[in-house]
Amino acid sequence: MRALEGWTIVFDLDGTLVETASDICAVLNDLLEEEGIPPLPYEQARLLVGRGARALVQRGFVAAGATVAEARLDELVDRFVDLYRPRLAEKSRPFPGCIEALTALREAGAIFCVCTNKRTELSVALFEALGMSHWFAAIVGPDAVGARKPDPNHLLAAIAQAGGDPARAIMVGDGEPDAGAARAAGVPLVIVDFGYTTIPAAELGGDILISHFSELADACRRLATCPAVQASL
Ligand SMILES: O=C(O)COP(=O)(O)O
Ligand SMILES: [Mg+2]
Repeated sequence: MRALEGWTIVFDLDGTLVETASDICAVLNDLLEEEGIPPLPYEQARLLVGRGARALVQRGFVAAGATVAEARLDELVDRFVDLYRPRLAEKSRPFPGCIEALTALREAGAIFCVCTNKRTELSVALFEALGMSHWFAAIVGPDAVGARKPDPNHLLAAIAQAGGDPARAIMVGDGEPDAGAARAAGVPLVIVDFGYTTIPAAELGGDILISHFSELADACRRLATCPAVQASL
């Protein structure tokens, strides 16, 4: 039997599979400009990605020294999404080694799904534009399931939609929401250190920390065969 037969690898999107921050931050800065607010430096803005558009807009305005009246937040989020939709794949690309890692993991028998705090519609459109849709058995944003990472129900719903088994699943993510969801769902966790997080990646509590996709297949094989995981099967 292949090493990862029956296993589901659940990927976060922004900052894990795809380097999306350049497009997201450019759109955030365009929105700030429309509101007469000076732009945020890229290195600061990229750390705000990972909790969805609403949190991004809210945190973006605060980081830029502006306040958003609660009454205008919905309108600003809608405007952000309208600006982002046509540009979501302008500069965004899979991280180095991503496709090679997916190929190796699939050869080892794994199936894949995406559990992202990005809206489902935008996530599907992004993977379509990048020619990556065919890799995933399910692409699940919070709007599709009524739960948002770190809520474990978001992760569990993504695994279910892919036809997977939570006892044979591994989460791969870059941020606190991913770590929280994996921990609460009892799913082993690989953290990538090249994504978007205010807490250092090494402190997110992953079982394995990787710095490049070339390390992922081996990390998943180790987690799938580690005694703690086997004992719970
Ligand atoms: O903040 C977002 O848009 C989503 O981020 P995620 O793919 O890292 O969950
Ligand atoms: Mg992320």
